[in-house]
Amino acid sequence: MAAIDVRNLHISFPLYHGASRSLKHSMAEAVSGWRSGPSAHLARDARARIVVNVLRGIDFQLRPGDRLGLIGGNGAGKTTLLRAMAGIYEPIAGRVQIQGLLGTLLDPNLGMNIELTGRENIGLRCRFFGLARADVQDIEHNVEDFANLGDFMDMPMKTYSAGMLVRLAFGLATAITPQVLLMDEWFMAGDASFMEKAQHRLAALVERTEILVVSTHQPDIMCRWCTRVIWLDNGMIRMDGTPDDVLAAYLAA
Ligand SMILES: Nc1ncnc2c1ncn2[C@@H]1O[C@H](COP(=O)(O)OP(=O)(O)OP(=O)(O)O)[C@@H](O)[C@H]1O
Repeated sequence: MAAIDVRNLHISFPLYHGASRSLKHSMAEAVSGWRSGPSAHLARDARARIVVNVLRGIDFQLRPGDRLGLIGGNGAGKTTLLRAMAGIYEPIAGRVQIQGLLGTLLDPNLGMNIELTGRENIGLRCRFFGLARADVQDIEHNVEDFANLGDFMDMPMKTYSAGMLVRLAFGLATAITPQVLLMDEWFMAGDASFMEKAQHRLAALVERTEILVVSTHQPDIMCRWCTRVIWLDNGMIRMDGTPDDVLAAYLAA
């Protein structure tokens, strides 16, 4: 049975920069009077580096049937939370536990080897999911039909345009049904002809998956798909409730 357990999650990034010396000095000035530690947005870590505390004490649990929407202004921490749940970022405190086969629609390059062809990447992903040979062939045909890349299916992915990359990544991610699906909203913002083709496929995938977590700025998607919404504000949960309640408060703020 799929489950997600996020407990007291803290994610920080050390600030590195091309001009890190001067940046460091100016940031050091900025934070010198601030509280240090995970409750401050800018702080110093144990090695005296300046860090941005992007997520601070996030807590929630999800069970099969839950469809969670993440909403919040730019820089609130939605993408960081999705990436931490996908295991891309390591928490500095707290934990993320996911039970069940995990699928992501976060970044078209994620899990792809651009030196390999589209077809080879499909094979790799299927092996990662432990699929039988017969299923791999079905998935290969399914993705080939959807992505419509012609001869490019057998060309290294580094030769693909951005649009071609998205078509292959989207086709592949929606061809295999995970138990837990993490999705960032830019996957729903392709050009009109792509979206028309993609929407039905995406809706069917969302229907099949046991738990969905989606980040979006679009209230209509929240209302259509989600059973619960978390409003993130400056790396913390400002409100957690039904889509109607949270959206009303968010839009009124
Ligand atoms: N690798 C990084 N290093 C330093 N800061 C980062 C890094 N990644 C994200 N941040 C910062 O973390 C904060 C949250 O970013 P995040 O992308 O998670 O926000 P978001 O809610 O998804 O925003 P948006 O709606 O604009 O996509 C921002 O202030 C961002 O600048």
